[in-house]
Amino acid sequence: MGQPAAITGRGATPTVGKAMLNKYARAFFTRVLTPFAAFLIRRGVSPDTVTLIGTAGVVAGALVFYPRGEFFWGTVVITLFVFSDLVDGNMARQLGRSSRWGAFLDSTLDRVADGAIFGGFALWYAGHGNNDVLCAVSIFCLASGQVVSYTKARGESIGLPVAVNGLVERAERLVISLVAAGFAGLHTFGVPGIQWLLPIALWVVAAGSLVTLVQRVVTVRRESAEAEAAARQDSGAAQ
Ligand SMILES: CCCCCCCC/C=C\CCCCCCCC(=O)OC[C@H](COP(=O)(O)O[C@@H]1[C@H](O)[C@H](OP(=O)(O)O)[C@@H](O)[C@H](O)[C@H]1O)OC(=O)CCCCCCC/C=C\CCCCCCCC
Ligand SMILES: Nc1ccn([C@@H]2O[C@H](COP(=O)(O)O)[C@@H](O)[C@H]2O)c(=O)n1
Ligand SMILES: [Mg+2]
Ligand SMILES: [Mg+2]
Repeated sequence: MGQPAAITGRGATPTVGKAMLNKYARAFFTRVLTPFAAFLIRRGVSPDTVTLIGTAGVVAGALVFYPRGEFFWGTVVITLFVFSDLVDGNMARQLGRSSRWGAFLDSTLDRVADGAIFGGFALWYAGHGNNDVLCAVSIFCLASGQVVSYTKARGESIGLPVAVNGLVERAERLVISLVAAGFAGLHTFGVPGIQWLLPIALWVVAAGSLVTLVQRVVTVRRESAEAEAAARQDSGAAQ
């Protein structure tokens, strides 16, 4: 559907500005997941259903397993469902039914899923994980990820291109955290030393999200100044 980039959340950013995973991995997973998306379409499943079930699965995996320190099984469940975020859009595009509502639902439920994942880590460290610093780092990852996404949504809603994605987009935040959590979970099966992967990943995501936030705020400030200057020039020329 031909909706404005500010509404779809894509297209506003030139390819050169895309983060690594969105640039390279998306094409690969699109090829891999297209037959599955087509299968779901043939079975009469709608993109919205996939968005909703995928989010429910991620939330359940994160909030059932992570607060108990069961990082391996939590990550397995989340991984099974998180790819629904690539399948739903794929289905909508195959159906020629990409919609403003779908874009809104997809992005809004992404925030719910991310909240559950980093909230699950925070609950573990606040409880039996017994580490106040890592609890705080998990909460920082949760909050900064949400704010990073908000900068783009709000910038685009006020008509700016926000032509930067930054160092650590959502895909990077998820892959770093989930791969580390999955491997860290092997500690409970007797693999020594590996549990440190999760704290390292959380610090990396926290630092990367902060850098990304600064990159996006600086971009919005520059684009906003350029837009105001252009508007002043236009109104000066009209007088
Ligand atoms: C022995 C241990 C075993 C452990 C078990 C298994 C471990 C597996 C671990 C991890 C798998 C992680 C997979 C994560 C996949 C993430 C997929 C995903 O959700 O991508 C979504 C992303 C973004 O889509 P949108 O453009 O629709 O979303 C917009 C975007 O998010 C904006 O972001 P922001 O502004 O916040 O930065 C939002 O603003 C906007 O609202 C939102 O709509 O899609 C992509 O970016 C496409 C690329 C996907 C790349 C997936 C790569 C997966 C890579 C590796 C997985 C395999 C790892 C294998 C580990 C092996 C361990 C044994
Ligand atoms: N239920 C849905 C979900 C998504 N869309 C459309 O897909 C875009 C997102 O694509 P992804 O590959 O990142 O999932 C989104 O902006 C919508 O245009 C939809 O229509 N319905
Ligand atoms: Mg999606
Ligand atoms: Mg999404």
